[in-house]
Amino acid sequence: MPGKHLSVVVTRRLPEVVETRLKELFNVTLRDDDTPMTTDELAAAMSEADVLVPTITDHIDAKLLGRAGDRLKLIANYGAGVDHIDVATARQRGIHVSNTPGVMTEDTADMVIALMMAVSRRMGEGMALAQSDKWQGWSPTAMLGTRLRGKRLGILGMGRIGQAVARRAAAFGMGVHYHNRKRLRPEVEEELDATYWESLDQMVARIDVLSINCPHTPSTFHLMNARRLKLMKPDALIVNTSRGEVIDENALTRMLRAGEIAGAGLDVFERGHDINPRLKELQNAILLPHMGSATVEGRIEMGEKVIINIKTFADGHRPPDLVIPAML
Ligand SMILES: O=CC(=O)O
Repeated sequence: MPGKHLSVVVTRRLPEVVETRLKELFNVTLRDDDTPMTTDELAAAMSEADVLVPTITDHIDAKLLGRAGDRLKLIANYGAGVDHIDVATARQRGIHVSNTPGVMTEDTADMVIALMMAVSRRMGEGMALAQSDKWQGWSPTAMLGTRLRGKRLGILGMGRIGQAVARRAAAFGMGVHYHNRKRLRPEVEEELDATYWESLDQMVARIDVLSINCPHTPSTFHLMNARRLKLMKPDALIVNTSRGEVIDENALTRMLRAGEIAGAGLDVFERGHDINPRLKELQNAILLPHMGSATVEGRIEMGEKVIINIKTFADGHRPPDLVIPAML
């Protein structure tokens, strides 16, 4: 499959340099506007293309994969998370799936820290006050937040992003704790000075800030359910830059309202951009529109990864970022 003859359909607008490079290399169909494709548009794309480049806004389930043509051989996702793609069914149908890990690690870790600081130092409330006419000037007792130094950070999911968060947290003088399916190698654990908790229940009960950094899979869905959220200290904070589905959003909203959890910094939500309206009303929740990896540099590097995956595949080799269903 030499590149130029490879028909590639991209479902969303990508940075201009990425689109230009795709055009140079492949017979590519780009999207005119930046709206997500409808199910029928996606199905049409999947029946015509050799390679589909989707993003998180495309839900590629078994039904849709059933409408794919015999030509479709690779779904080169623009993004790291692949929970919007039924990877196992794709595999059964002989369609490979690749993603773009690694290039968004540092940016997402930065966002974890930004949210942690924003919540602990009440930046949302502070900005609203400064922009209002109500601010009467400095006061020794107003807008008091919580110090991060000396606090315990619990990282749920110690992959690349979790480890990048751990490195940053150490610079803030926080103690790093983590829970992961697999314990880190001793030398990595030592380098990060991180304490492993086999029991997530025990970890969440002891930490001051929880950062969710695991992917969304059937086994992480609602990992932070009402029962587990209740184990957290009432003055604890929770930050989620991974996927909304890992937390029971309604339970979290109730607990934030009741002051049973002190604050939350959320970049992702359980139902995409359909955020629980009660969550939007809360002063102790900083909400962002899924922008953890949204840097100019990161988005270009994601495009480069997509191109490398397609090129390698077109040359008859295994794409470097092939997603194996068993990994999920
Ligand atoms: O959240 C963003 C991604 O998974 O790429």
